[in-house]
Amino acid sequence: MTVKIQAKGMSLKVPNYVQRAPTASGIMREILSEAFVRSRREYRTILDGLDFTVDDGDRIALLGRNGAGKTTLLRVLSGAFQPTEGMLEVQGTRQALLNLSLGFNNNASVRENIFLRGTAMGMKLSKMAELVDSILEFADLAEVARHRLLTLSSGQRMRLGFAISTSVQHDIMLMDEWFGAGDASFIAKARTRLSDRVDGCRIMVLASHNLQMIRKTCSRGLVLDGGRQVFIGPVEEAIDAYKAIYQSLPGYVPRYDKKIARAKKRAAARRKAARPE
Ligand SMILES: Nc1ncnc2c1ncn2[C@@H]1O[C@H](COP(=O)(O)OP(=O)(O)OP(=O)(O)O)[C@@H](O)[C@H]1O
Repeated sequence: MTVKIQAKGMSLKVPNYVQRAPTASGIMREILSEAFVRSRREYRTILDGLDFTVDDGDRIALLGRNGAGKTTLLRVLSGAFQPTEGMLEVQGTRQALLNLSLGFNNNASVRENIFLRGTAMGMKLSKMAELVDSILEFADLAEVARHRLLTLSSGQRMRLGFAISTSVQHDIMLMDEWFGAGDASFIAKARTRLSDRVDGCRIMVLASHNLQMIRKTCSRGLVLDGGRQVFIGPVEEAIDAYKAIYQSLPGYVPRYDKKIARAKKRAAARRKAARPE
């Protein structure tokens, strides 16, 4: 079966509620403005006319400044949000490592949550029944399988979410930064599992600011700015296009200049310290 992602003129607009500025001044008005002034609804375009194809075998990095739209695009690719305009076609099974607690219920047991989360991910109950023990073992939570989820620490929940999300191999992996949370013993096995899943998937989409990681793992890059597609192509060229965005911003100081400024400051401090009283 072919594995592919194709977007044509794809946009996402979302309703956004913005508080109006209070008409009268005064601290109580400012604090309680929501009670006096109704919010105004406006629509925001978060993704704007994206056109791209991701083919079988591609490892694609999403690059862009904060707020460029990378996480939103991953959510759209995962099926959590539907594009409001244009077309998106995703062929292949997909796994998003975005929100590891998605579909959890605090009042259900750890074991029940494995079924809840698995179903939310579109997996069959019979498949989950086969996997439940290995998931508990991987998350190191077998002993608390019948305890309610709310008794777990945030690290234990994260381990559970990761163990469920990565329990089966999918065709398409969607990731927001390379996973690196958890305690030392968990990180080591989580990294091994993640590398296996990434090696075994046919398309990976990774949103990251870590250029070293991107160079190591990705073959192509898609650069976004203000929700618009700025570049798509080989990863090195994508990194250049991303750097060009922030280098063109007012107030940008090249790293080299920063080094010189720091060296000058240190020299001035040394001169001051050496000066006789
Ligand atoms: N549900 C929402 N309603 C309104 N605006 C939203 C919503 N979700 C995201 N945004 C806005 O959309 C823009 C893109 O957000 P997104 O999280 O996709 O950016 P990003 O590129 O992943 O940023 P970062 O690098 O900081 O993680 C931001 O300006 C954000 O405020």
